[in-house]
Amino acid sequence: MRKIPATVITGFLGAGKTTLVRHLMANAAGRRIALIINEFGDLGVDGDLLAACGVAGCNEDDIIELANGCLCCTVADEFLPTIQALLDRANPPDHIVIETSGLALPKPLVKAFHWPDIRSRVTVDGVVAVVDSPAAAAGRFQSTDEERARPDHDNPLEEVFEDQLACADLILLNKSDLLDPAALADLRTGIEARLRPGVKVLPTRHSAAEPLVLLGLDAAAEEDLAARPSHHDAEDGHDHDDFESFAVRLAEIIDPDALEARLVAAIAAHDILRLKGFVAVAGKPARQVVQAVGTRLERYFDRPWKPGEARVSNLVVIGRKGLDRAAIEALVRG
Ligand SMILES: Nc1nc2c(ncn2[C@@H]2O[C@H](COP(=O)(O)OP(=O)(O)OP(=O)(O)O)[C@@H](O)[C@H]2O)c(=O)[nH]1
Repeated sequence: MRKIPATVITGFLGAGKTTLVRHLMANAAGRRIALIINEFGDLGVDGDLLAACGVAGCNEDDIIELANGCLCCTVADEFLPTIQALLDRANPPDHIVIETSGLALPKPLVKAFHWPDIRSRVTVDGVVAVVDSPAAAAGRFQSTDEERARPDHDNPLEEVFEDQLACADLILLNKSDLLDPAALADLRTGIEARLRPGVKVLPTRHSAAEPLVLLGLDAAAEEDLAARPSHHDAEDGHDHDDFESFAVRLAEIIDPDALEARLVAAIAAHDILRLKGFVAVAGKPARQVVQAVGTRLERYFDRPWKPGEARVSNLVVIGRKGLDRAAIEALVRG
């Protein structure tokens, strides 16, 4: 029996994973793709965005959200039953795409494909790591020499980023539009030097890589775990005590430009890694999506509010542990 291929998409918060999934669905060329999505923070923004994206392949039945925590830590309880149910469907998908949360380590998930109940039916076709090129080039995932010299040195951003690269079969240097060619070439050289032989690196804009390249890597990654070292190899899982998230709920917003200015100020003042969600703008029939990665913020209207849907604004804030929630909320509320 042919094993169903599964692609694991990894990459730090805001790198462009959901953008990649949307691109894959829009260019599926008749291939039936089922999506499993897991995100940090309890609002489920990504699944909602994909369900509303209007792409024919993005069928709500084929989008499964695992909202509880982090996929890499809940494989046995959440992931395995989900994938089994997909495989047991009368009409199973041609391909499974798994978007992990930006803080997830890919290796424990890949390991799960070894479980006796599923290993004969599904294989990891490839692990694709999406890199936020401008953030990586700016050293966002690197400790300084001074930090490294400290005995208690521990940089969770660096560890997550390194684990994601070490597990990948293909790297997308995304957001290449935000870097000049020389900086992009430098980043590429630096990253290539850290990869296993044979791992390809592809610069992308808006994660627009050719689906024929992305799907069909034929890596059988679950058979090749030893070649994919992790900072957490000695542990059973890892906890996400290093990061935290909370949601800010607001009433309708009368002045979205002023809200944007407050959000950018809050992000800059509190080192917020990621902020995203939906805003109800007074007088507008559609909901507005807000996406911020660092202080770079994007807004657009995605779909009309549904009849009976509460017109409220909900924003998820994600950062390193120790965020000053009260101060951030005060800044956002203005
Ligand atoms: N300029 C630019 N922006 C991009 C590119 N790719 C994605 N973005 C933007 O980056 C933001 C985050 O993109 P997502 O696809 O949601 O990132 P993600 O990795 O799914 O984020 P999390 O699920 O929160 O980890 C959005 O505002 C995107 O429009 C790119 O190539 N260039």
